[in-house]
Amino acid sequence: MSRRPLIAGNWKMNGLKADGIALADGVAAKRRAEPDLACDVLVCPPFLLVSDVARAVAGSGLAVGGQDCHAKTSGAHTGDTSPVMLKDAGCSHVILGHSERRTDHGETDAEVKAKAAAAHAAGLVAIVCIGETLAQRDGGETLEVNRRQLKGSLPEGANADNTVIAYEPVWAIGTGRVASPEQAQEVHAAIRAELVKLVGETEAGKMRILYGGSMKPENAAQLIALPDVDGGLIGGASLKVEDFWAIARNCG
Ligand SMILES: O=C(CO)COP(=O)(O)O
Repeated sequence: MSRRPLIAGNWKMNGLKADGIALADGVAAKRRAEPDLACDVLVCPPFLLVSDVARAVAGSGLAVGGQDCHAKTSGAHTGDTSPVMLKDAGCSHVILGHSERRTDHGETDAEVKAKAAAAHAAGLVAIVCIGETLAQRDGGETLEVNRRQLKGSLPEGANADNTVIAYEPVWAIGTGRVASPEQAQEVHAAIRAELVKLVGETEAGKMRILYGGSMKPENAAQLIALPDVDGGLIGGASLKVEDFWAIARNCG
């Protein structure tokens, strides 16, 4: 089964307007210069920059995503952003259930599932994030934790067109400590096996599973080449045009 890799930049809460537009312009210029690139490329700016970034990359082939959304379309939810609003602002994707949201905002699997269903209803691709902590890995619970989060976070109707999974071991995020190829492949294969149960063999075979956690130009090729790794969700290295693009070029 050949799956087209996806390279997604999660800018997190970084950059002011001028920085975001410069970064978007830089990545869009790279994308325009390489129309035959072997992967899809997505940038996920902070909410306030989504519209500006969507304008900056229009027509370049780059996709734009949000970093979270509410499970409702509209209403009395102060400070929240609905999936319909993201779509309206130019997003095609939304990251959901990132470990930083699970930690900072106490998001549960059930909430992630509701958000993913809402994202699907709005026509967005949900990038559903899962991953174990260091304590869970040390406790030998890695596969069990990832299976449980996956099962709890995937809504009815999830398929390979509307859903991407991101495996992000919490201990590898922003730490410079990357999963070894063996560790990554073991978990990705377990996730795919669980997906067979949840969405059926055909969709599981087509669904992209990204690796995230200290992915850099130096380690990306090795990770992306693994049989069940279908690209990356990149934090720190997505904030530099050259680094992000070096990772995207590793997909060939
Ligand atoms: O959390 C991540 C992407 O969502 C990974 O972040 P880093 O690439 O900075 O480790």
